[in-house]
Formats: sequence, C-alpha cells, structure tokens
Amino acid sequence: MTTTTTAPAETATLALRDVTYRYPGTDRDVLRGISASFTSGAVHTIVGKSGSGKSTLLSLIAGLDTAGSGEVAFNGTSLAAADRDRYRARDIGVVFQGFNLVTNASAVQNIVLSMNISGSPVKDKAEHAYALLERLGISREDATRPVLKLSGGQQQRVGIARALSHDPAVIIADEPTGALDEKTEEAILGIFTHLAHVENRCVIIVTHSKRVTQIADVVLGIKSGKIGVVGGHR
Ligand SMILES: Nc1ncnc2c1ncn2[C@@H]1O[C@H](COP(=O)(O)OP(=O)(O)OP(=O)(O)O)[C@@H](O)[C@H]1O
Repeated sequence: MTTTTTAPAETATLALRDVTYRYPGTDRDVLRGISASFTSGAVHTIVGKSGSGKSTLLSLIAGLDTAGSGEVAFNGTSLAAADRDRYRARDIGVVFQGFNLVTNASAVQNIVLSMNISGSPVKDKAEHAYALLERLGISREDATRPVLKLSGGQQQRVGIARALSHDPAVIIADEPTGALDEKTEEAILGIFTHLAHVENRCVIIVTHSKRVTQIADVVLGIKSGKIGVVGGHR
C-alpha cells in the first residue's frame, strides 16, 4: 500500500454477548453462548477446525444473519435494533477468498457497481475507485483491464479496494489469502495490517493460515461452539 492514507476511521467496537446460533431445521447449536469483542486498530483472526462455526460467526458480524439468542452490537447498538442494510452498506466491508469479482468487467467497473448497489453518495465514483485502487498498488492501466486478466494477488487487491469503497470502520475477510502464494500473501497481509494499525480500522480475518495468525494482534479460537483468545500480540 502506498503511504498516502485517509483520515483514521472512527473508533469502533463490535461486541458479541452470549450469542447462540442454530441453523434452521437442525438440532445442534453451532455457537453456544459466545462473547467476544473486536476493536479498531487491531487485526483479529478467528481460527478453528473446519465446521467449527467460523463462517457462521462472520455472517452474524456482517449482519447477514441474526443470532438465535444473545446480541451482536456495533458501537453499543444491537444489530437486531439497527438498520442492517445501512450497517452493511456503511460500516462493514467484506473481502472474500474467491474475490467474488465480475471477471469480465474491469476493476474500476467492479468498484463502481458495488458503490451503486450500496447507494454511495460519492459523485465521481470512477475517480474514487481509481484513487482507491492506486492506494492498493493497482495502476490506472490495470484498473481498466478485465479483472480476469489480473493476477490472483491483484484481484485480491481489487477485492479489498471494493470493500473499502464506502470507507467502513470494520473489514471482515473469509480466508482472504487462501488462493495466494506466500509472497503475495505477505503483501496482502501488509495491507490488512496497514488498514488496522495506520487507518485505525477493525480488521477481522477467518483463516487456516499460520502466517495470518502470526501477524494478528488477537487470535480467537472456536471449538465446540465456544470462543476464546488463544494468541496474538496484545
Ligand atoms: N446452511 C446451513 N444449514 C445447516 N447447517 C449448516 C449450514 N451452514 C453451515 N452449517 C453447519 O454449521 C457448522 C459450522 O459451519 P461453518 O461454515 O460456520 O464452519 P467453518 O468453521 O467456517 O468451516 P470451514 O473452515 O470448513 O469453512 C458446520 O457443522 C456446518 O455443517
């Protein structure tokens, strides 16, 4: 990431209090009364075996699903009482493992499309997209080529730029480096660290990668429906 930065994001806290979750039609709680908090300025990783409930937890944090009992609160307001469409469009940015880009469209078009969907008030959306992409190391020339013609690392930079397009306080990522080689993973992790430590965003990454957990400020582990701090630098 270049050294140009935006103003630090506002301080945000996401808090889970005694959250339980069970998929409809099943008889088992995937999450069993979990409590945790996620703060601005820190990289948090969530680890756990396959099927332990990591993606389920991310979808509750992203406001895509609601807890069976307990509360997920953003800056003190329960998501159950909040306008979740607005929360998703303004406060949270999501980065996916498979990038989830429209591959025959350009990076700029992908970002403008996302800004249109989230109702962004920015007037010159293309210019905003070019500037974001440039901060993430994507040149104007690469920004106008079909995404399919970019490397995996470049595509993930575009995915991150898209997640940042509405300047969210919280960035969540599900296995964002799973499809990348080690060197590219390192570059992408540098971006996430910058977003937390320099831009004061709250970064939450679900991962199986040891390297991602090594750079985390807080490592949370999920096991048997429970969550706890299992490592990190804080
Ligand atoms: N739509 C669904 N309906 C019923 N059960 C589900 C559904 N989605 C997930 N599950 C179950 O919930 C549990 C937690 O799934 P989840 O995807 O959150 O795990 P995970 O830790 O993210 O796994 P992985 O590391 O493999 O991605 C698993 O037992 C899974 O089979």
